Amino acid sequence: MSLFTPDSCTFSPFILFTVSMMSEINRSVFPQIALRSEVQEYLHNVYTNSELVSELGKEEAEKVFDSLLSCLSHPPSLTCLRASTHIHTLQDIEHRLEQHLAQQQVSGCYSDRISTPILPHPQLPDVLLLPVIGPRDVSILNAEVIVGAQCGSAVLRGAHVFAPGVLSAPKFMKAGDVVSVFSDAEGRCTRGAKEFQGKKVFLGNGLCVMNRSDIFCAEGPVRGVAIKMVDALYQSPSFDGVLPNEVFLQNLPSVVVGHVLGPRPGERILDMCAAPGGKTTHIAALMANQGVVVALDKIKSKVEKIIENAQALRLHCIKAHCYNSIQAVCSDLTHSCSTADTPPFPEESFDRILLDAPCSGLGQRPNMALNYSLKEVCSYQPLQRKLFRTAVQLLKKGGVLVYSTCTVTLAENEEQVAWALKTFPCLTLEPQEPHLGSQGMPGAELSCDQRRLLQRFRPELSWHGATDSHASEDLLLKANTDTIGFFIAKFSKR
Ligand SMILES: C[S@@+](CC[C@H](N)C(=O)[O-])C[C@H]1O[C@@H](n2cnc3c(N)ncnc32)[C@H](O)[C@@H]1O
Repeated sequence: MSLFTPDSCTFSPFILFTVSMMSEINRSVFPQIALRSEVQEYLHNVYTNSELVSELGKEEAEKVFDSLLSCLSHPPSLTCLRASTHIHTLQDIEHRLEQHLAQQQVSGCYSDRISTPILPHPQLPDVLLLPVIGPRDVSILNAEVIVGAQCGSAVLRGAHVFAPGVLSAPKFMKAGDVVSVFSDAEGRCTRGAKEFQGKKVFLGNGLCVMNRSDIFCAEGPVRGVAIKMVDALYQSPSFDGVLPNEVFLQNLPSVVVGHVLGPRPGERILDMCAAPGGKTTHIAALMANQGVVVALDKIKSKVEKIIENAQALRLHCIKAHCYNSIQAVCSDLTHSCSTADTPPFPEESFDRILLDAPCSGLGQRPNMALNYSLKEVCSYQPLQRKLFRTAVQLLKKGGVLVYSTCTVTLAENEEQVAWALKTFPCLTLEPQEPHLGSQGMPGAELSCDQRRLLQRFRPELSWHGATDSHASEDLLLKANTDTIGFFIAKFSKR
């Protein structure tokens, strides 16, 4: 159907969608995620491990693995926004967001008349969900722009194309042109190319706001939007700079982490791997800004992002530092270590600790290609264990430790839990509230009871191909399942 026609950019305040959807339903729009063969084989072994196969059967286990590879390249069908309910009511934020999106519709010149409904999450009091509309039937144009995989993933979640993400653009491309945007599926396109013959995936059509010469200028990388998406294959509002004091774009399982940690006003909390501060700011909001949240990250530029986010959300109880969390325990007993909010800290000095660990990130969606070697994927387990040891030392007796990752391996998830329970007899696995995901996966010799206490978000279990219904009721049923892959474990310390 529709090429972009500027005349058709009228806002229509419907709740029902008037966009035409692709006629075929339940199909994979994109190829499965491209992984190095060694990584794919490793993951295959995880998903067909003997414990799991004896529960599911070989055929079913293979099907689930196939679904995993397919769903990872597709975007979740809902965008999740965490609302600043420490400042405003959810209804107020919902109302302002509605107005903002209406305004975006008027100025955004979308070719179809769509009004995005805003759906409060049925179980989480600070979450608003917005459907990602797609796959839509969009015609491919002659002029092609190729973007990098990371930029492509952002486009599939509603972003416009920023100049640093552009790899290839036609020789005479100028502002005002309408172009088809593709993602470089295998990381083969060179920056500055005028055309590209490699494997690419269509993302939709966009209106250039920069000339080719602006994007690839000699003075170095340019910033800002280069192409405004006007007819995206998966359409979702752009949240760049939208109500920065009131909403925070965050994957649903990440919001669940904050609630599972259960912070209370007045407590002293440590977020060990905090940047860019999504969970830190949630924790501070749940504490009503009372108490202290110490946020550490080892990368300075990322710590600045935590501070920026804390300021935008008016959360003054966050103290952010650039620090290697592995060394955050004050080991020198002769040297008085500060009990204040700067690292290193005395042992047993925090009520609750979040270890949202650096991980292989294999649960992120959409992700068309991941070029990690097996060595890189396997490098995270030892690092996470070092961080975990520090966490146990810094946690008060009676305190709570939450461990989370956005990956799907056993090594970084259930195996870490099994290791932690053996290594630290003072730890007990605790039930999680809310528990919206599945239980832990078999394969790490945890008992059924232990696995039930874990929370794994497993989009592959309910993946039936691209979304076939955009009715609000159907979408809400998917809210807790059509997410990124994610893992949460909660411990208490005796
Ligand atoms: C999964 S991300 C954290 C996301 C964050 N919790 C949020 O919700 O916004 C992991 C972070 O750990 C940081 N990191 C890795 N190793 C670290 C270390 N030894 N000490 C502190 N931070 C570390 C990385 O820089 C990265 O920002």
